[in-house]
Amino acid sequence: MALLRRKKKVEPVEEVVEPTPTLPDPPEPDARGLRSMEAHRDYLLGLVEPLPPFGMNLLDAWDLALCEDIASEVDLPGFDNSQMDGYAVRAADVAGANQGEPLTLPVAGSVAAGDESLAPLPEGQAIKIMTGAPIPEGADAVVPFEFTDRGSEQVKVFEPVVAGEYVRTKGSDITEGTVLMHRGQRMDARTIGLLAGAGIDKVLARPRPRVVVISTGAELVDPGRRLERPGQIHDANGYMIAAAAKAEGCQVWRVQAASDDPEVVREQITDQLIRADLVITTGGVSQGERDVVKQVMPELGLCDFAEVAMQPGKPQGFGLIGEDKVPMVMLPGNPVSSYVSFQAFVRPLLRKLMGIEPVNHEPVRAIAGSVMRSTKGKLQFGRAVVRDDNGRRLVDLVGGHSSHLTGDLAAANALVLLGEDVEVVNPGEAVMCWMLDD
Ligand SMILES: Nc1nc2c(c(=O)[nH]1)N[C@H]1C(S)=C(S)[C@@H](COP(=O)(O)OP(=O)(O)OC[C@H]3O[C@@H](n4cnc5c(N)ncnc54)[C@H](O)[C@@H]3O)O[C@H]1N2
Ligand code: MOO
Repeated sequence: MALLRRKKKVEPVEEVVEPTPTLPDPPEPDARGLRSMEAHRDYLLGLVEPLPPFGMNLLDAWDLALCEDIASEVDLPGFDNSQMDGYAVRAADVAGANQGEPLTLPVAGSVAAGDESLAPLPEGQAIKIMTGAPIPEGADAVVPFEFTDRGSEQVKVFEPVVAGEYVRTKGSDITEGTVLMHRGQRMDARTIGLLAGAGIDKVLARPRPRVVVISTGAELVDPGRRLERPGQIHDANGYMIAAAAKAEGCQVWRVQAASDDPEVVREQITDQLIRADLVITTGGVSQGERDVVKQVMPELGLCDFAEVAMQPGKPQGFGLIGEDKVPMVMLPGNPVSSYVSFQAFVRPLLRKLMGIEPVNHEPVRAIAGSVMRSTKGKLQFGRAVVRDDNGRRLVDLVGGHSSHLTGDLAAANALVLLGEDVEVVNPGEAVMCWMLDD
């Protein structure tokens, strides 16, 4: 039984090594180790997908991007109706009327908006009619009350009308089959009114992103609370970034992680993932020994930390966090830096999530009203005021470039983009600006 004694052949088990998940390769930094603003923005945009659309109530879709073409299934108006309060007539019956020799017609009845159409208009008679009421069969014009004696049994008509006058015909506003809204279009009050008028109560739209804003830093105290020890400050960023996200149409929660303890921050961030389409943190992404966000996040997900050739906003972080790979943008803590970074990176991401084009700010051209200075080698975002000067767009910087100057930021309505090569801009020269329209 040699066969039985034969040694069982052990098949070598090939060990399957799961590749460690990583983010796609980030853009190459320049010789200084810095990334351009555009390269960083485009890299982040490549890491998020638009939120899936769902059918929602018309009013809830206000300001959201539509994900379908919507054609009208009805004519608007749906029936010929009166444009005026007056009398429905056959134009031919009142053709000879004038102030000196009014024509008298018997009044066969009365019809108001919401009434079903009356019996047909008898020859040589009039029917009292209110604005919006259906034009009775046989009538082809309306004589407004002002051209009559407003009689009830019979009416004196002082002015002629031509056929079709003061009649709003079926389909004169919208005809059945007309595309009322196109895919990608954003719902506003006027388009919501149009769809409602056409009887549509639900649309397919991308939802408002659910955004959690977490400000980090042991020094932070909520506004309205007393600063209890030296070194504490009120949390400006949490409110500012939450408001900026609201202005973009997001549903926003604000959370404060006022601790430098990695355990605490880790837990506070993890707790938020469940309800977020995007998490935004501020603070803790620079070189400091207590820059806890930078320390903790790589344990929770796939992260990218970079230095961007811009000022303010140099240190930047991004992650796909937790099992669900929730996108997280980690903004620098200096208030102006966090706001400028929001405009440069978060706003485009939110617009991509919402399916709104264009995702990036569209720079507008303005003329420098006064001298502007910048540091060579970095894209400088100067806080500025753009104003109209006899049809010319003039722009002046507000204050300095330091990223703690919240007073100047609040006074600004634009950011001036001073490119990496720019050291000075003289009055009268053109610059490009991002308008801050929230
Ligand atoms: N050695 C270096 N230090 C710093 C560098 C660097 O390259 N090397 N970069 C500087 C730049 S640029 C920036 S921007 C900041 C960013 O630092 P962090 O993201 O780590 O932010 P924090 O250190 O937490 O805070 C910076 C600053 O902002 C204040 N802050 C933070 N959060 C809030 C808030 N919610 N409301 C109001 N103010 C806030 C905080 O108290 C600090 O003063 O790093 C530079 N350092
Ligand atoms: O980048 Mo920091 O934002 O220069 O202050």
